[in-house]
Amino acid sequence: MSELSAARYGKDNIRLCKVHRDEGTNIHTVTEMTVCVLVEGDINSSYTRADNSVVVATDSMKNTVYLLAKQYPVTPPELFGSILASHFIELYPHIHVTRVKVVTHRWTRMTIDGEPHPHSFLRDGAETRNAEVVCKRGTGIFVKSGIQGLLVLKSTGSAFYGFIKNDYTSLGETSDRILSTEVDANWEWGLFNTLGDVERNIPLFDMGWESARNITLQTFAKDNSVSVQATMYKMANKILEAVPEVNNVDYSLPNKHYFEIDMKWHNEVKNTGKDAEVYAPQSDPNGLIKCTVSRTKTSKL
Ligand SMILES: O=c1[nH]c(=O)c2[nH]c(=O)[nH]c2[nH]1
Repeated sequence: MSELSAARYGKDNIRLCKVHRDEGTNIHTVTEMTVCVLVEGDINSSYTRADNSVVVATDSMKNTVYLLAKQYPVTPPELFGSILASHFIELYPHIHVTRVKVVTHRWTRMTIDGEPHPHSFLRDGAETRNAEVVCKRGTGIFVKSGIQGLLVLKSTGSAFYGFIKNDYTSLGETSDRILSTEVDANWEWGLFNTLGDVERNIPLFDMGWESARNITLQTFAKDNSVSVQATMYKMANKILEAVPEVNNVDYSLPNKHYFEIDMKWHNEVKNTGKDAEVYAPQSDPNGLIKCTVSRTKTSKL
């Protein structure tokens, strides 16, 4: 015997670009994104009884994303994700949950002859600003925001010592190393009851993103890091402090190792410790350090 214990489907990798043209100034703004929409609900018969009468075609989902992008603002991504997620719940009574992920790609305005250019942009890095929205009928809208692909490196101000040493240990202690990672950070907001609630809080989302990004960069640069673990914990706590509406922060940080190269075999060339200048960047394996830091609920009793 078997049963269908979970089912969701939708369209992934829906790419779109929206150009906003300010009529007064003729300044353009470009937003490019990749969207995933997944729905859940009374759809089991499409799997178990080949019943397509309950199926919203994924092609129609793609059309919906394009049309709603035309009709509504696409920024901040948390808002557009909420508009999309609510739409499917409202239009289709048998759909009870929608999961939308919006990944916004960077198009940063060019500076030309010292001036911001009205309609030319550059891709300054693979970093994305993301929003994951889950809309549940009768429950509300759950929003998680994030940054992915933000590649950073510091050439000092990072140490790693005091770790467990035994028969399996070959790593030496260091008081000064290169630290590099690709930031994957996410922060969860409290539940929004309705789309109207999300709309009333629009400024929060840009503020949250700016705080999270600034705190990540500032802490990375300024912290005298004793480990990735300790530094990321500081980052997460600072975001919780700065943005009271955020309940949880998680980080996933690869430790992108840069190995010193011993050159003493060649005429006693010194290239380790305080003499290190030429390093070998490692593509794999890499450390992978994760954490979630949650706001503890203070008892009202
Ligand atoms: O910051 C670090 N944390 C670790 O857990 C670890 N493990 C390791 O080999 N190097 C590092 N660096």
